[in-house]
Amino acid sequence: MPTSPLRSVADHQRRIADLLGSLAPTPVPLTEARGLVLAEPVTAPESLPSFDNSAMDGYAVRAEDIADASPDSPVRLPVAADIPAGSPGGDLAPGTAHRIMTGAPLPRGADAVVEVELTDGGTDVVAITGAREAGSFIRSAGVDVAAGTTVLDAGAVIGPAQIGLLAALGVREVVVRPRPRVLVCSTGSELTEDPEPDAGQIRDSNSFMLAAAVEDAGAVAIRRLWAADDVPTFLGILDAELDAGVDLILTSGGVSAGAYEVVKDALGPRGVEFTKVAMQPGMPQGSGTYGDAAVVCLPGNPVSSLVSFEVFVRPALRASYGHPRPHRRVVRAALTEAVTSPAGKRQLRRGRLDPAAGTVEPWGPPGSGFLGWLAGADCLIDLPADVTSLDAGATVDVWDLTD
Ligand SMILES: Nc1nc2c(c(=O)[nH]1)N[C@H]1C(S)=C(S)[C@@H](COP(=O)(O)OP(=O)(O)OC[C@H]3O[C@@H](n4cnc5c(N)ncnc54)[C@H](O)[C@@H]3O)O[C@H]1N2
Ligand code: MOO
Repeated sequence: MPTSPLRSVADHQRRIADLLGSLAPTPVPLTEARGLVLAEPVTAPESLPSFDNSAMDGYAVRAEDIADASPDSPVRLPVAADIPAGSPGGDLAPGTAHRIMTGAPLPRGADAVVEVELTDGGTDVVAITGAREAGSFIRSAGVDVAAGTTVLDAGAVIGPAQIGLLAALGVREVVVRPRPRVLVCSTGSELTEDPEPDAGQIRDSNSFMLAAAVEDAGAVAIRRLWAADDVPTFLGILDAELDAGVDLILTSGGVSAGAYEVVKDALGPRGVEFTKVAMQPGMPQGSGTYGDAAVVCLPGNPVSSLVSFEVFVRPALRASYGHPRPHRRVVRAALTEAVTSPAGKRQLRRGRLDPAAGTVEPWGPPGSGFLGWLAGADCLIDLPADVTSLDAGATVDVWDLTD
């Protein structure tokens, strides 16, 4: 069979990123925004705190009323009111104190809070044994966030702290690029979901693995197994999911040279192209569109499938919803042992990174069937296409899969 030149990894990365593109911004409830990226800045609709309040459990007073207080000569003030957190506050008359709890509104007329430790804790009359300056233990309205200021810029990743801030400000909806919806479909007539496979069958691992990877990339996964060769029924599944709204159809299996390949048979005649990329593992790849959805067809070997996902799909998914860091963090580390790599192919080899030592240990053989080794790895060692061997101690690029 004639062979055509292999496509570079960078070219195929660009193609997949272009196919997925950028999703249109849409409002989503705050409770569904974790990990997404703001498409518009958020302006504070009000100040934080929204009212002057106490930073301590103690007594609200006028600082001048307790200016002469000392342990030997405490100042005694009548306790005119009790202000638990959540109560509306009130007015403090000169020469009196209000017992106040942390977070409760400062009464008008008070300008300091004395912590309870500096008093006898009295409930009718309180003896205060030290002076406090005006402003002591008061959290003034707007000291944290002033109404009208930009609290989060467009492009900010929404994490727990951002969600906390938005909730405090009463913002219940944010405008983001939505999570891409991904149909993850394992194909292969040898595959089963039955925990007890028949002779010659194996359990499908890729749909579970890729669905997890999709979710981990911040997208939504719809997981399917298609174990038959029947093209019309396979297309029927895709059509139904397209109707339900899918941004990416992600298949695994059936992209190489086999005789019965439902993916190729169904999608090849419909414009999806099947190419070879200069990469190991993950050489055979498919890509294109079907209906309104992007299509990425990954090889079936589990290691090839997940490594291909890391290289092509994960960055494109993250870029599609505007993530500022679509790619994994890359660090430099020294190989603990010598490696070899096929000429003309970029090799992404599983490894174990020791950040403290600045070393990386190749983890398992380079072949694409070693799922056991894959599960023990925490990084990918990125060997350029022109490298065929490296000695122990050589420094390499390493993709940190934990970040
Ligand atoms: N004559 C050629 N044969 C192969 C070539 C080639 O260029 N010429 N490429 C090899 C490479 S490289 C790869 S990678 C694989 C890719 O094959 P397919 O994408 O067609 O995958 P399958 O044949 O369907 O499966 C390969 C292997 O992986 C197992 N598998 C598949 N799906 C799953 C799943 N969901 N869960 C668990 N395991 C799965 C399958 O049983 C096979 O063992 O092709 C080479 N061959
Ligand atoms: O390219 Mo295949 O993914 O090496 O086994």
